[in-house]
Amino acid sequence: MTEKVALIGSGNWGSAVAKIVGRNVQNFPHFNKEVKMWVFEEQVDGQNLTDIINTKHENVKYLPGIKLPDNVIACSELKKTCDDATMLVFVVPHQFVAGVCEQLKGRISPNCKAISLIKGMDVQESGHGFRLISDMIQDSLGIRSCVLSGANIASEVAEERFCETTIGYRNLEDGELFKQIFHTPKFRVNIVDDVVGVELCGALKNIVAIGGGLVDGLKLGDNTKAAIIRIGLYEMRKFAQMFYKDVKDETFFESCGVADLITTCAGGRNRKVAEAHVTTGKSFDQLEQEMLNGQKLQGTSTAKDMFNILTKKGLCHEFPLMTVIYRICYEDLPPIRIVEDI
Ligand SMILES: NC(=O)C1=CN([C@@H]2O[C@H](COP(=O)(O)OP(=O)(O)OC[C@H]3O[C@@H](n4cnc5c(N)ncnc54)[C@H](O)[C@@H]3O)[C@@H](O)[C@H]2O)C=CC1
Ligand SMILES: O=C(CO)COP(=O)(O)O
Repeated sequence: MTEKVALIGSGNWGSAVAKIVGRNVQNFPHFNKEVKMWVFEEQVDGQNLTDIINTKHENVKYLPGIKLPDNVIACSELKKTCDDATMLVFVVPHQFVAGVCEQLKGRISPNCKAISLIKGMDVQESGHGFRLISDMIQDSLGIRSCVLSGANIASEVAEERFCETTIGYRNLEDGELFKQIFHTPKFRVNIVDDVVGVELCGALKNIVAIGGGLVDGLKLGDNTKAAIIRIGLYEMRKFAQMFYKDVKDETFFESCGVADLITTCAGGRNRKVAEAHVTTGKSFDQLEQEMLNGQKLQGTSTAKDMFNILTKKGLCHEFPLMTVIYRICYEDLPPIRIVEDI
């Protein structure tokens, strides 16, 4: 059977993976050579971003300076992007997944498989629990979903500097198939049987990254940063295993675990904006607008999601780091409380 890949999303990470996937499908006979990529249409210098991508083969707004393979075709219509696909790669900021799934409901062939590269979670304000993004995709589209997460700052991956990543699978065949479209000598994929652990690592590390940035802004030094990373890792594992007993300890030693925490606390957008929050006193929303040129911050909204869950379950005292980061982001607590409250 010929597999056809569609990419849902074309931001900073979406464009970096488009380069890898566009190349890799050309290396196997069982993949269709065309990869459609859904673009949330916008105007850049008076032109449609899709037209720019399809003529220059570059996402000039979200990943400038990186050439995309010619077989990656930008498309502004979501349904058209996915209608003949058998493998869907979800890579939009987490706040937009619900809308995307709603549009695709009932329009995906039942033999389709998905993978989520999204770092975040889904919390219904009125509910008492939360859902994994991959479960949300599975529930709304009726298809299986793997996840991919790792120490993968998009610009470094796009420049083909060596790194690793982790695919979590529910079905080994799916894991191996998705590995074929992502693995390269410079982007080493490891597949593990712990989809929940991989996904929660990716979501929760963004909160810790905010903590790393606050510590940088306060100029507290490397020992303090390391302490935040260690406590963050501990709270991530505790949370994941409290809600999902089968999450494995080993997953936290994969790229999606400790390695992603380190990279994101050193070089990610969440870190950068949190540092600026301390040095400028501006709000996270304002800094996201000013500093990220349309890219989206995931750590603040995930801190809020997690705080909602912890509050409803009466668990804030068991997760002091995650709780104080939320309060600094949303309740104007002085940033120094990050080391006073933990
Ligand atoms: N950028 C990175 O280094 C990495 C990001 N990730 C994760 O990948 C996911 C996607 O992130 P990025 O590709 O970096 O996105 P991004 O942060 O560059 O977000 C901008 C994208 O969101 C789109 N967008 C804006 N409004 C929208 C709407 N209403 N509906 C749908 N799309 C809309 C924009 O068109 C653009 O494509 C996130 O969960 C992120 O945490 C994972 C690994 C690395
Ligand atoms: O997930 C990432 C690297 O693995 C990117 O983190 P930021 O969203 O903080 O840039």
